[in-house]
Amino acid sequence: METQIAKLIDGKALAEKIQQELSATITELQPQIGRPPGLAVLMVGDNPASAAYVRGKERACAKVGIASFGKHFPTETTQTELEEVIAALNQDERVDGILVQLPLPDHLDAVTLLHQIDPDKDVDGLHPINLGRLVRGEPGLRSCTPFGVMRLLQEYEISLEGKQAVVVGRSILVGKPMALMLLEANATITIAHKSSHSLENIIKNADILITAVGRPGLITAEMVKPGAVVVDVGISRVTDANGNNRLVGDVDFDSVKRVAEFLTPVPGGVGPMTVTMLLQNTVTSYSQRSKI
Ligand SMILES: NC(=O)c1ccc[n+]([C@@H]2O[C@H](COP(=O)([O-])OP(=O)(O)OC[C@H]3O[C@@H](n4cnc5c(N)ncnc54)[C@H](OP(=O)(O)O)[C@@H]3O)[C@@H](O)[C@H]2O)c1
Ligand SMILES: Nc1nc(=O)c2c([nH]1)NC[C@@H]1CN(c3ccc(C(=O)N[C@@H](CCC(=O)O)C(=O)O)cc3)CN21
Repeated sequence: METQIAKLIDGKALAEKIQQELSATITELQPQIGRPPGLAVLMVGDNPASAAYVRGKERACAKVGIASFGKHFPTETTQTELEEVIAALNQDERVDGILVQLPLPDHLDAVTLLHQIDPDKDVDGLHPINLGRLVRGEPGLRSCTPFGVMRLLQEYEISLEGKQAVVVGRSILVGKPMALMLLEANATITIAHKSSHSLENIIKNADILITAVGRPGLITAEMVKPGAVVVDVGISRVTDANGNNRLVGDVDFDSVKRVAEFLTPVPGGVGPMTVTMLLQNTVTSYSQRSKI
């Protein structure tokens, strides 16, 4: 095995730096606008992972000075009830951002709900208008996780121009917008998914590898091109040999760190940037809405 050890991409540190900047921006804008920015995170049911993420988002809001208008609904909440809540939040001048935490219970139709959100308040970047703007390369609110990955790559001065980038996963939340953002930055993109034959052959030429699957150990050192940049978006909770619960990504960290040039850890990599880009989008929406 080679002895090279990848440079770690520290998402936690960059997230803290950006949060401080956002906090300063809010302090500056608030006297002119007359109110703080507001974010409403809607969560339905009692999925413990979702509850933990929502708490993390609300904690981060409080830290930078964003008011939370979050609501937690019981599992049996109906589609109509949620549509009414979204309609009210769309009208509420104090609310700059609305996010529906996914996944939703099976009886609810997430796509229809996301379509109800005012695109100017769609801080998750999942409304068809914002996804369409991304496809066209127009300015708009961008999906938080891929936006956070792009910000990390920029911070570490990782050039994308003409590079081979492989994205594993094609969800509307991560994989597809990720690939479009890399394309916008002039990378040559390949998107792999469950039906892709021989993942190892697809990945082996990747200068930039982004995985967003949710399968621990999917990416091993043998699959990775030496010197590649590896960004691990996957998050799974596993119980280790000592019976402890911990979070792991899709990448076999201990082997891949000997092959890659740059690598994101889990936790402390992409996760904190997702939350920070949500705050960033909320502040962007706040300053844009107040100019109208
Ligand atoms: N760090 C963060 O901030 C953050 C944010 C969001 C999500 N996540 C994590 O990222 C992971 C993905 O999230 P998601 O919402 O995109 O999940 P998702 O909707 O379940 O999508 C998973 C994707 O992985 C593909 N896939 C599954 N098995 C595969 C395999 N063996 N080989 C290649 N592709 C495979 C699926 O392909 P098909 O389309 O063919 O089914 C699908 O496109 C999860 O672990 C999630 O917890 C992290
Ligand atoms: N509408 C919506 N938007 C999202 O961005 C979103 C969802 N739903 N549903 C769940 C996924 C998963 N997301 C996230 C967001 C933050 C972290 C995060 O902060 N991870 C930390 C560790 C947190 C912990 O210790 O529990 C990390 O360091 O990776 C992870 C996943 C965001 N996601």
